[in-house]
Amino acid sequence: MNRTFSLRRKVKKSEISTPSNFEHRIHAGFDARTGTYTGLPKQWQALLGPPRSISRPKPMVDPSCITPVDVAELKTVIRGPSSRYNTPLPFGITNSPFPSVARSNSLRISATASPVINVSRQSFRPSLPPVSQRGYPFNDPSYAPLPLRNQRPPTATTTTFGVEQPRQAHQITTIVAPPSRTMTPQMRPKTPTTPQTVRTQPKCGEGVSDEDFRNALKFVVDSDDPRSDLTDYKQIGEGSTGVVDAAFKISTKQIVAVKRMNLKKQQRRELLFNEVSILRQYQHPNIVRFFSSHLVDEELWVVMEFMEGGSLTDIVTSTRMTEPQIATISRQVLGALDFLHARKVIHRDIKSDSILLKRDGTVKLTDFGFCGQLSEEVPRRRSLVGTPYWTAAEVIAREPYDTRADIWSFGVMLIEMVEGEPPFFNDQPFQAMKRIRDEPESRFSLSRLTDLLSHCIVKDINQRWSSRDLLHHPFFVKAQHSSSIAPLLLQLQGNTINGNNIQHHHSAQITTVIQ
Ligand SMILES: Nc1ncnc2c1ncn2[C@@H]1O[C@H](COP(=O)(O)OP(=O)(O)OP(=O)(O)O)[C@@H](O)[C@H]1O
Repeated sequence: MNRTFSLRRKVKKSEISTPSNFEHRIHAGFDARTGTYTGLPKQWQALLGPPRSISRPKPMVDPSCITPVDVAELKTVIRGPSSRYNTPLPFGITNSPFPSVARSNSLRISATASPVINVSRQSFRPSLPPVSQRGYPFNDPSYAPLPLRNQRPPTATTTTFGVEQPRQAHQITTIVAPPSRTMTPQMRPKTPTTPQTVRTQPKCGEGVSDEDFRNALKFVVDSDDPRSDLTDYKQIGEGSTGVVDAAFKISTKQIVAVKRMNLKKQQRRELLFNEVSILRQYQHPNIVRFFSSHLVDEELWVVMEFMEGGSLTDIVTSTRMTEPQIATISRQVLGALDFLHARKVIHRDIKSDSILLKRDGTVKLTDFGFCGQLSEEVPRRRSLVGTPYWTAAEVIAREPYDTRADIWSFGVMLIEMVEGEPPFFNDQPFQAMKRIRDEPESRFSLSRLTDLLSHCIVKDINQRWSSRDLLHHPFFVKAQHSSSIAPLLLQLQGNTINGNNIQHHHSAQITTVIQ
């Protein structure tokens, strides 16, 4: 004891002086516009994670689905025949009872649209942007091809995403028909475009020229320049296809949302037709209202209703929702899905980000860029389209799918409303997709909403309920009037204004705009 004591006494205390000559090298701040901290050391930034707009998963489109394109004369563009399930589209019109997007993803203005005439059989492949420009997940080096079930990873014919299938297995048809008698005045191009402008044939192998593509789009957009009627732009969001601004529309004295999509920066630019056609054709109280669309320089502009309440993602990531709130919101989403599904449209990107709210609590579905149209001849689709964590197992497994794929994604969105994020969100997208495909659906079960979920997230699609059936599920007895959501939105905006939640810059910006 004495010895220990004497040893301790011998240790000399090192002296620490007070800091001197120190430099202040870091100036951290908060950028209210982007909702991010600035100037943080890398390590601190890593702890906070990337800004939400960057970190939110983006939808994907399998580029192997891009198929040879035929350009027809007289303003008709036809892309590829069809898959094993999609019998080759004759160069003519189908008997679909609904005005619709074409059998792949793009607009077919009307079932009785003018027939396709004088089709050029010259085929060529549209040029893909370099991998680095295709955006998430294509620029993610960890995003290796997902081997098909029971299939060894392919060696030779792989694409950046997935396995290159025999060309005929991924055919896509896009028809941009000239105006027909069935078109509404709004749908009709306001400036007549001469057939010659579209007749310009791109050289074989070069893909559809930018000019041809632009001319094709001209037929479905309004011809006037919206800029003379819009002012006070403020960017409120950014997605995989472009940016969204809030702007003041002078003629109607209202705030509108303007989605601006650069024609040259799209994963699959033919999907832009969806952005215009679906919103315009399918009006429903739970679908965001479309006002007009325009070609402005190299951009497609879609002017639509401004949803000042922000997205459902803002809610699920910042608060624990009650069951009545979940029921109130999801019943409205199901209303929109029921409407679309009755018209054989698959949304293919159902997730909290695609659900926007009005300040009064009304819930509306948006983001129609990835829709697929079914018809009697094409009752199911096969293209791999969706956002990884929300994508239905059969879509990932490359099996034929139909509107019930949206119901799976709807189930995942229910999980978001309970847990704040979809299952497997900590995994890389590729890994998550593998798990969705290969693991039993019981992995998705939750203590809350178990029964409702069991009818949505079920791999046997015959067991999966339709949106109409789901609307009759006893869970929806808890649903209230949409106005019951309004206080929740106010509370969230309050949080944002007080700076309590750095993620909800979107709502903060909206507040700025609407004042
Ligand atoms: N009508 C609107 N009113 C208010 N905000 C909107 C509106 N439309 C879109 N936004 C916001 O703009 C952002 C990007 O929009 P959107 O998701 O439509 O782009 P996108 O490119 O289609 O996205 P994604 O990557 O999901 O495909 C989102 O944060 C969304 O909440």
